[in-house]
Amino acid sequence: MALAYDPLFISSDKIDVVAAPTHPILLTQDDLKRIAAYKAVDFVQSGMVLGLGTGSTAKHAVDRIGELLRHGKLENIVGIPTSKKTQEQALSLGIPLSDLDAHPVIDLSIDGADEVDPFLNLVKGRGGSLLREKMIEGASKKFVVIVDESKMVKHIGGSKLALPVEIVPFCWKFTAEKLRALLEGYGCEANLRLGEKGEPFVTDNGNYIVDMHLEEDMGDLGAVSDAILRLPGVVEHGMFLDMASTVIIAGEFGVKIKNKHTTTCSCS
Ligand SMILES: O=C[C@H](O)[C@H](O)[C@H](O)COP(=O)(O)O
Repeated sequence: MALAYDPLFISSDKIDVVAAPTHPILLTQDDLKRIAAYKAVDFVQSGMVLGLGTGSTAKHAVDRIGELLRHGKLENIVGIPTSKKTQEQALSLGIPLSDLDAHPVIDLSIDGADEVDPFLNLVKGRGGSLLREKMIEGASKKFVVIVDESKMVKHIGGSKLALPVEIVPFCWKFTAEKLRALLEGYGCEANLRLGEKGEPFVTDNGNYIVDMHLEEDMGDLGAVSDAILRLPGVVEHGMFLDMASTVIIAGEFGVKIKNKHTTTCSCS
């Protein structure tokens, strides 16, 4: 739970920004996600091609974009959904949709994350959508990440939750073992993600996910990323390195906006 606050924001590319709590109203984690999402939608302008993220936080952003379109406050938006689920949501809201083939350059993507480190590196994919997200967000001029404060970590893997890796189903045990052995030095366990009935979880792309649980800081993330991607059978991993332009963090302190290449924090 957190306190509510006035949504006053000072925009700056140079410094991080905080809106301080003013009203003693308790907010849930979902309220915080919605606040971060609505703030991100402030970056949206009519005529933009938008990457539409996936997950419980991004859902609020997609809802908000639909609402602004319905009220005529946004026009000529084209959405590029990062999952089948987001595609369904956007269609239900009447958001016009397209894809990367037709729009290889995206103006702005908005999406949640599972972890954010101090350098704005991310873990994504605990909802299973990491491949399409990385393709779409990697093609974006601006990528705004929206999180509640629980997602902030000192280092990637620091939440002790999973670092997801999407792999082909063919001989998945072989690939999972290669992954585990590769990251063994960081106290790694590699588990096939299962669905509700105990069957392998299948991504929108027909692949499986191996969830890597790490005990220790991996240090050189670029080197680890390259090593994972070199393994035959691996399709993509959930580390989004140096991709986020801006991270909007909603928490008990209010809303903080961290921009790429700035590491200082001015809190009030
Ligand atoms: O595959 C899922 C996505 O990467 C989500 O953006 C991420 O898992 C965060 O989801 P949520 O906003 O539900 O915590």
